[in-house]
Amino acid sequence: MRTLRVVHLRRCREVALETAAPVVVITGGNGAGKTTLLEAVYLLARGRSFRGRKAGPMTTRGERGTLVEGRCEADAPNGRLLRYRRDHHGREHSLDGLPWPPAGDDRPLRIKLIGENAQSLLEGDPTLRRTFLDWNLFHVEPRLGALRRELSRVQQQRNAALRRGGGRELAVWDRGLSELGERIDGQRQVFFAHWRTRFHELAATFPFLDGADLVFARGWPAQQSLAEAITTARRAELSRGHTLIGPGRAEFQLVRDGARLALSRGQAKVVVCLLQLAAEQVHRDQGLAPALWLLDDIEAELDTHTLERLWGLLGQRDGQCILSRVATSPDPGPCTRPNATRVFHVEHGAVTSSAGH
Ligand SMILES: Nc1ncnc2c1ncn2[C@@H]1O[C@H](COP(=O)(O)OP(=O)(O)OP(=O)(O)O)[C@@H](O)[C@H]1O
Repeated sequence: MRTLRVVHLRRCREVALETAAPVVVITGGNGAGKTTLLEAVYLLARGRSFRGRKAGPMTTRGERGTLVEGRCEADAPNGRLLRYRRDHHGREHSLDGLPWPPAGDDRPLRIKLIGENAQSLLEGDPTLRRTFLDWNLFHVEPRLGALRRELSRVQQQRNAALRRGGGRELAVWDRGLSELGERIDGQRQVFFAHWRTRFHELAATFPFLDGADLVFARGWPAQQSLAEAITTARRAELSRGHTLIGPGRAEFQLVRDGARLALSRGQAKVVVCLLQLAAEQVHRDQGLAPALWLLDDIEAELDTHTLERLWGLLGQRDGQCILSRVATSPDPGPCTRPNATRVFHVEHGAVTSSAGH
């Protein structure tokens, strides 16, 4: 991100930042507006916030709308202009004046967020892990999107047929599920093998991950084809009235000696960073540009050595990192890169100082 302008987003009434540096650190006390600035970048990249409903309305209380603009790094000489606007008329999200997301692979801004609840990826519902896997796969295999939409349609029809008790109609949807499932699984397996290799290379830096393995569960038994698994599951699916197996059940887990690894919050945060880094390396191996990383209070929950090791990996990447840091002075802390760091200090939603380091 080269520049960022934020108007009426939460506490930030009007903020303009020159952010063209490999590492950008946003410092400030609690509630100063640090996460809000990361949220602004996220809005530009994804067109939605990463904060749930509990964060309340995003537009500054008493104002009519929110505007975020940013020029991002790209091959074009002046970068490219991203814009997000939201008011009572609706939402507008554009790239160089054209609707976002752009068609095809023309995505100049891909981001990776490590937020306050990164651990939930490992501990939460399998859907989170499946979505994470597919989102990362999608960047190198855009056809996955159409397959997933088709899968969702087939599963809906199949569930309806199961509730009606089966019959000839069910056989049609069984075939559909089996064909689609094998295709989606094939794409996932290729991505996963590559991703797992990268993950293990990175995990070697952290002794707590000795002997840990990243495993993929495809959603039906490894030794069966999906068609066979569908036959085996027939009775259970008819009695439950919905699909119990298939690519819609896939996920991944981190295990040791066959059991899911129990991790502390700090360890889980490290693992999530490594999973994201490994995914980015797969993308880089396939010729994609580096992502922009948003690290919200990365120091929280990590001891000095662990943070040093992690930053040793994150800080070496080619792409940009924007970090937030709880500090009452513009002290950039340990996550910097010499002569390549900009620090912005925020108080009450406004930038009070900026400096290069
Ligand atoms: N719609 C809104 N209008 C005005 N202020 C808002 C709105 N939504 C949230 N806020 C305020 O914005 C602040 C939240 O800012 P933010 O989460 O960016 O802080 P932070 O600097 O990341 O803090 P912490 O270090 O505690 O996480 C809070 O003080 C909150 O009350």
